[in-house]
Amino acid sequence: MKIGIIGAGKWGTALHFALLQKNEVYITSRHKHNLTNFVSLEEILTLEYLILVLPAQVIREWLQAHPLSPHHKVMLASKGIDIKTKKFLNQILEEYLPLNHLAFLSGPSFAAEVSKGLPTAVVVNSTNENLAKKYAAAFPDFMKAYISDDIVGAEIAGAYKNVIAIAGGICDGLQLGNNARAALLARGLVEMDRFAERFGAKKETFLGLSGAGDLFLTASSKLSRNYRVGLGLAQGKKVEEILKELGEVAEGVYTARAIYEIAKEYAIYTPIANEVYRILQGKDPKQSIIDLLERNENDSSNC
Ligand SMILES: NC(=O)C1=CN([C@@H]2O[C@H](COP(=O)(O)OP(=O)(O)OC[C@H]3O[C@@H](n4cnc5c(N)ncnc54)[C@H](OP(=O)(O)O)[C@@H]3O)[C@@H](O)[C@H]2O)C=CC1
Ligand SMILES: O=C(CO)COP(=O)(O)O
Repeated sequence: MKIGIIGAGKWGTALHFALLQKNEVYITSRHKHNLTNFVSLEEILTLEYLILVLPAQVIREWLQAHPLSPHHKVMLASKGIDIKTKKFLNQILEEYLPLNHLAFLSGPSFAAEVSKGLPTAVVVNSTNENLAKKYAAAFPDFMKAYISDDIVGAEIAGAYKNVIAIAGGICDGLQLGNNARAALLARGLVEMDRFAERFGAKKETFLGLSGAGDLFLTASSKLSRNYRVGLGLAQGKKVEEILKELGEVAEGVYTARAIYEIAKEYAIYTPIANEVYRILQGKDPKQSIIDLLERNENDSSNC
């Protein structure tokens, strides 16, 4: 299969390495990168099967500036929510391409480990089963690719887990212990699922790779940029300083705000995401822990 990757950041480069095992893969980016088959955007756009791997906040403007043609099929590999429009990334892509030309990648997949050929399992989500199978078949043997049609579930899970990962980093940075982290992740998963249910997601997506799988990975490892943002916040650093030190995208910083605003609009109970948002706005993390430990009548469900 011939594939064109747009975005040579950490994840785009890792996917390029992985997919090259079985396919003819081309890659492009804003800046020139020293990679096999690095070509111009014009050349990439002559291909039918594309993978878009840009930070979530630039997807909308990129699509506006670079119109795709009706023959393109796109698999989105980014994880986030557009904060300006408060739209999930699938909703944004659906404005530019027919739904049956779209697929969405989810699941536990640190770029650093994929780049070393270490095993993992991912999910290709699409309402077009043939398209999902086509992209899934392109993955190398060390990446087991499942397929699903729960696009909205995968998109929300991939975005939300980054916010809980920031909370995980705060929890460990404050040395609150293993019990606290397990409680946080379990309640985080219930919260993600409750939020997503409102938008028609399937529960099983949250029990599988896209939900629990990616959440447990990201919210407990220093390989995660979002977790490292949490560690920095626990040390009392300002978010601007942490992001500057990081030098890569930490989607949870923007997604926390999007979830806070969407949850308010739809009256969804999202206590952990709300506290992450408030900490990013300058609230003392220790006060957030005290507030989260207070009993609330909404907490009695799915405990
Ligand atoms: N890293 C990982 O382990 C994983 C990441 N993801 C998701 O993939 C997405 C990308 O992450 P990742 O690759 O790690 O991020 P990086 O920060 O490593 O790279 C993002 C790349 O996007 C390009 N870019 C940035 N701004 C613009 C813009 N305005 N227009 C065009 N291109 C731009 C840059 O390319 P250039 O250098 O050429 O300018 C940059 O290198 C995120 O949503 C992330 O959550 C998903 C799974 C795993
Ligand atoms: O989504 C990821 C792994 O599946 C990467 O997480 P971070 O962006 O927090 O590094």
